[in-house]
Amino acid sequence: MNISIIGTGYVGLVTGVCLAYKGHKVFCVDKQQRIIDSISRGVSPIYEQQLDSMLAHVIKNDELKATADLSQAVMDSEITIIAVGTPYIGGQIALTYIKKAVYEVGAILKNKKDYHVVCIKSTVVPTTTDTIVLPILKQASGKELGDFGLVMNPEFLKEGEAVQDFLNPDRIIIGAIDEKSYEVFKNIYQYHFDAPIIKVNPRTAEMIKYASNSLLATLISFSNEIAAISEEAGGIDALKVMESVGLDKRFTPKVRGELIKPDATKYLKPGRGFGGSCFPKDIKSLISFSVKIGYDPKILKSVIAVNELQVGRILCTLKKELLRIEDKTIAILGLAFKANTDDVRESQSIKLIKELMEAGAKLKCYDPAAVEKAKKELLGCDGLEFFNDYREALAGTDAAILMTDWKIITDIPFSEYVKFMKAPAVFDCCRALDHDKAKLFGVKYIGIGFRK
Ligand SMILES: NC(=O)c1ccc[n+]([C@@H]2O[C@H](COP(=O)([O-])OP(=O)(O)OC[C@H]3O[C@@H](n4cnc5c(N)ncnc54)[C@H](O)[C@@H]3O)[C@@H](O)[C@H]2O)c1
Ligand SMILES: O=c1ccn([C@@H]2O[C@H](COP(=O)(O)OP(=O)(O)O[C@H]3O[C@H](CO)[C@@H](O)[C@H](O)[C@H]3O)[C@@H](O)[C@H]2O)c(=O)[nH]1
Repeated sequence: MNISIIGTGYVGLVTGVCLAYKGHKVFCVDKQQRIIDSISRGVSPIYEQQLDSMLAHVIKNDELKATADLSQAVMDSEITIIAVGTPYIGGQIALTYIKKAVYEVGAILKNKKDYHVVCIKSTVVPTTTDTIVLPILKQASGKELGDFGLVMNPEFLKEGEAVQDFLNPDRIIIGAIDEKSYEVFKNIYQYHFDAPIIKVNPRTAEMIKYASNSLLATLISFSNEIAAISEEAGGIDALKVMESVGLDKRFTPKVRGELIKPDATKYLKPGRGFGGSCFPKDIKSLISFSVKIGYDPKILKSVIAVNELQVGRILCTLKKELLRIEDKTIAILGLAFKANTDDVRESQSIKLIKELMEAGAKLKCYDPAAVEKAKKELLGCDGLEFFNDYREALAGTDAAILMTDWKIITDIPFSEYVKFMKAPAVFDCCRALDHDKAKLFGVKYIGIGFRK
């Protein structure tokens, strides 16, 4: 099939490249010329594992084309997938980009004779597709449902693992407004993807996306609350607590006695709290939507409240352990909001850096991929140094804070902390290190949810 995609960011580009890889002809449209130029050269504008080589392949074979010409892309395709941003602004989800993109597509459909399916892939609050998108499409095209189709098809990929997540989905949700567009979408997925296809209405599809992100964020805040109680009590290792909770077969199913996921702490691990471009804004958007329609979502509000305490709690522990923080030089290991990405949007590490700067500490920051984006985010902050080698960041410091669990960071041998730091003390905010081993090397270990 010929597919056009509007918005070629994390979701749009990964969707486009993967669908092109599966044999579709894809037109990627973005309003940013630098993105179009980069894709046209076969170079991914975002840092994502496997994406560069796959993009180069589909560009070389003419299976994917990047363009600013929306009109041509819609005319030459049978389906348009909208994957523009839906930020949280002024206390609610901002649908500005969605509305604009939908209007533009509708206006083009006015002059198109053939049936065309429009798909909302962006995360939008329930009722958006049927009460906002559909009327705009009708008005802009002068047509009725049936002349065009409409589908809400949420995306569940994780940054850093986006390609694998897209190619191996856990489920495919098709929230079609009409039967014909459901069939079109089912055909895109059923032959190429080995996952259950769930047929629902658009509002249910929209809610499935929010419920999924909300549950994952709830597990994280729940684990961090257990960690906070454990720290206050002392003598409890909250990581062991949550690992043991996670081993319950109701969370971690076993096949023939083997754990499917040996890591029983996915989303149950105490840590620095969640960040990124999705959890914070999606949970807040659902809260505001819920309040607007008359329900006060107490659990979701607490999920955000607990998360917002995390950076303050880390700072508080640091102050207790290091005493005069303003005299200290601290290495920050990891700037991205999670491993395997250069994305620093809503990164807990960036938030902690701002607090530490405020407290007067001198900081030496390291990340294997996110230094450039972090520099932009922290523009104007004095007393900050950035390094592309963790050894240089560790050199001469009084403490190291592990904020992002990149493998290159969690693999740093304790001997290197001893060798490079002035006083080897590690604050493990990802609970990725072995505290017994740290002791053997003479490294002082402080961890979230771990106080002797
Ligand atoms: N990032 C993720 O991991 C992820 C995963 C699942 C769902 N989502 C959802 O998908 C949506 C997109 O997220 P993202 O992270 O890919 O956003 P992004 O900011 O990386 O990309 C959005 C792109 O849309 C372009 N754009 C905006 N309006 C346009 C228009 N009218 N015409 C052409 N291009 C336009 C922007 O230039 C930008 O490149 C959001 O709703 C998000 O919540 C994101
Ligand atoms: O055990 C965990 C797992 C994650 N996190 C944090 O939670 C945030 C989100 O992490 P993750 O879910 O791995 O990455 P995202 O790319 O933000 O993906 C989430 O948000 C996407 C956008 O909606 C969804 O598509 C994905 O399914 C959903 O996992 C990050 O700050 C992580 O550090 C933890 O603190 N503990």
